[in-house]
Amino acid sequence: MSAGPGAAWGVPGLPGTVVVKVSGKHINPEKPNMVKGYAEVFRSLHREGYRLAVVVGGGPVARAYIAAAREAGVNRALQDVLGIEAARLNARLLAAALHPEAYPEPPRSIWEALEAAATGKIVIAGGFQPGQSTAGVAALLAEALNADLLVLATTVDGVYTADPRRSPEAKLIPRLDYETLRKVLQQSVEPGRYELLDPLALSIVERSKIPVRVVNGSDPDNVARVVRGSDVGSLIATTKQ
Ligand SMILES: Nc1ncnc2c1ncn2[C@@H]1O[C@H](COP(=O)(O)OP(=O)(O)O)[C@@H](O)[C@H]1O
Ligand SMILES: O=c1ccn([C@@H]2O[C@H](COP(=O)(O)OP(=O)(O)O)[C@@H](O)[C@H]2O)c(=O)[nH]1
Repeated sequence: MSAGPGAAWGVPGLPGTVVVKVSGKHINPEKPNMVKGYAEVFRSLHREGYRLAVVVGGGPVARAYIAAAREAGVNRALQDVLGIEAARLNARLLAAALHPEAYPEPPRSIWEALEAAATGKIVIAGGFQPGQSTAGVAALLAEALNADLLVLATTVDGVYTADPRRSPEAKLIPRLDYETLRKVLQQSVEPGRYELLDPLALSIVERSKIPVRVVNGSDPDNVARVVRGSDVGSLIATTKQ
């Protein structure tokens, strides 16, 4: 059995419990090959003994519904609800590709997620409630499951000194603490525009000192690499570790 994520920081034993949030830009109906690639990664990690919970974002479909709702004068809470359902549908797509190893029903709450995790199957969630993003769902799941690692498979190579899409001079930060993370994120709470970690996700990972890896999710193997202990992307952890 592999050493697991803890080995990367001197925590013996494992494989452990890992929560992975995959951007909805990578798992959605327009990208069947990515759905297949992620299903293969999660299937092999599960067979290696890792306890896995996956959260899938809403991606382009969520943003299409949110934009339409905004144009139609719908309030932000209900815009978020549409994004939640889009994320849940993406989660169902991945669960179908992982059948029968995945729990068939995406949980709507932490309690439902714990019940699903108790079956030993891979739990796959979408959104939970308005005012947060799927990164918030992933952080809450990581805390509730005492996860050893939270992986954010996103659209950039890691955490930068500023938004790399807006600041070409932004530099990748391979290792940072929670305080630095708070400084370099915008912390938007606009439906469809929560970025990387929303305020809820940030506060949860900080209060429970959950190690977070931010990797580029355009290659599903990056997730397998960091779960097995490789140093890819950015690591967010307390400096004391
Ligand atoms: N300091 C930062 N480091 C990296 N990305 C950042 C930072 N600040 C803002 N971002 C933005 O956050 C985006 C990732 O968040 P988001 O679009 O919500 O991704 P996801 O689809 O994984 O949820 C990046 O594409 C980047 O433009
Ligand atoms: O628990 C949740 C999860 C998602 N969302 C909404 O659904 C959208 C899509 O989720 P997210 O932005 O996390 O997806 P991704 O950025 O991965 O496409 C978010 O922007 C929110 O508007 C929400 O309100 N609550």
